[in-house]
Amino acid sequence: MPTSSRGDAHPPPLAVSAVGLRKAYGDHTVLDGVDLHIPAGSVFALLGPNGAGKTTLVKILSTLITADGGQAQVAGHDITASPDGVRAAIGVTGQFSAVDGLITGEENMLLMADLHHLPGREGRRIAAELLERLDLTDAARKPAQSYSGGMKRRLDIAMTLVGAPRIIFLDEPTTGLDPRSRHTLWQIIRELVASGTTVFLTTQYLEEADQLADRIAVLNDGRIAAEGTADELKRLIPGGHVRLRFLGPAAYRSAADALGDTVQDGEALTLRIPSDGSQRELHAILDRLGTAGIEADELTVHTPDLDDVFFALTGSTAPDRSEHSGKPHQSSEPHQSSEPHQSSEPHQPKEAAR
Ligand SMILES: Nc1ncnc2c1ncn2[C@@H]1O[C@H](COP(=O)(O)OP(=O)(O)OP(=O)(O)O)[C@@H](O)[C@H]1O
Repeated sequence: MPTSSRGDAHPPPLAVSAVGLRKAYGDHTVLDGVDLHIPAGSVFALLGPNGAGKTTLVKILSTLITADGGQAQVAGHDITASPDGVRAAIGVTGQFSAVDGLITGEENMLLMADLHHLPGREGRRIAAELLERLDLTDAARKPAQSYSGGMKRRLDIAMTLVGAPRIIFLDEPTTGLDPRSRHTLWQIIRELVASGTTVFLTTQYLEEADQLADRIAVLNDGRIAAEGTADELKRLIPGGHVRLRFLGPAAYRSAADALGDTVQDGEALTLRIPSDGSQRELHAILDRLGTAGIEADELTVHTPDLDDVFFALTGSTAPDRSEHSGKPHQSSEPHQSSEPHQSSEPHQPKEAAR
């Protein structure tokens, strides 16, 4: 479900546009020609395996580091020619929080107001408003080090909002948070976008991108492997699969022989058969099992989702979502053969997420 809803005849201006961004560390090319076009007032989610270069891209766009090549404009300012213009228009919360744990949440906010040269009274008003908006009023006078992970993340965002940024970069904002805190942050992000802010989000959680983002890009091998709405990306992946689980190894092996082209997991005694999940295909599978005199203990139909897109585009292997729903991607099964990525080089399975 995208966060912003727009039916305007005129496309909104671009909050971020980038062409051919490149960055290497020594002989390690991290970004190899990245193009981006992010409309103002939308949520853009950048997905990619560990080490794909998501944080590097955020750092370049927020002018914390420079690109080796390419061009980008953020809030209408060129990142090379006008980094101060970019910085004045954006807020960034990274994986490493700006929160000072030794002082209170309120003091952190007032410090931020000082940094933005807000007059004392104005600074106190804005700090109080944002603490209220992010549900931190009760904890405002407590040292930030006593906050939970979710509260610290909310304080970090509140501090970022002191400067009223038009564009906010959230680098893995919900990593390590429990589901309740994650949902609270999603709600905050939706409210931000409803008030006109553009959100550029990196995430390890595909469900997060699915829930929040108007557009999603998958970064892999230094390039944007695919970009579009969640539905557009899901349409890139052909079909889904049927998963069959068997009670014993004998039935499992006979079924593997009878069905032919399957992805096998001998430990879990499961077989995955590429399928569109239609009644006709289910009948065909069951007929073949029936003919061989085998009964499956469990049959589940799986239609493509954002996880499949991610695994297909990044060459990672797919997890068994019956047990890992909504978790960061982790490998557990061999991957199906259909891969729409354009690179001619074989993709190695990437390291599992944290
Ligand atoms: N300052 C640096 N010096 C050398 N290599 C770096 C530096 N910063 C990042 N890298 C390398 O660049 C690559 C991309 O790192 P980056 O942090 O941008 O990836 P990421 O997609 O954000 O990963 P994660 O999901 O794990 O946060 C990694 O291989 C990383 O080791």
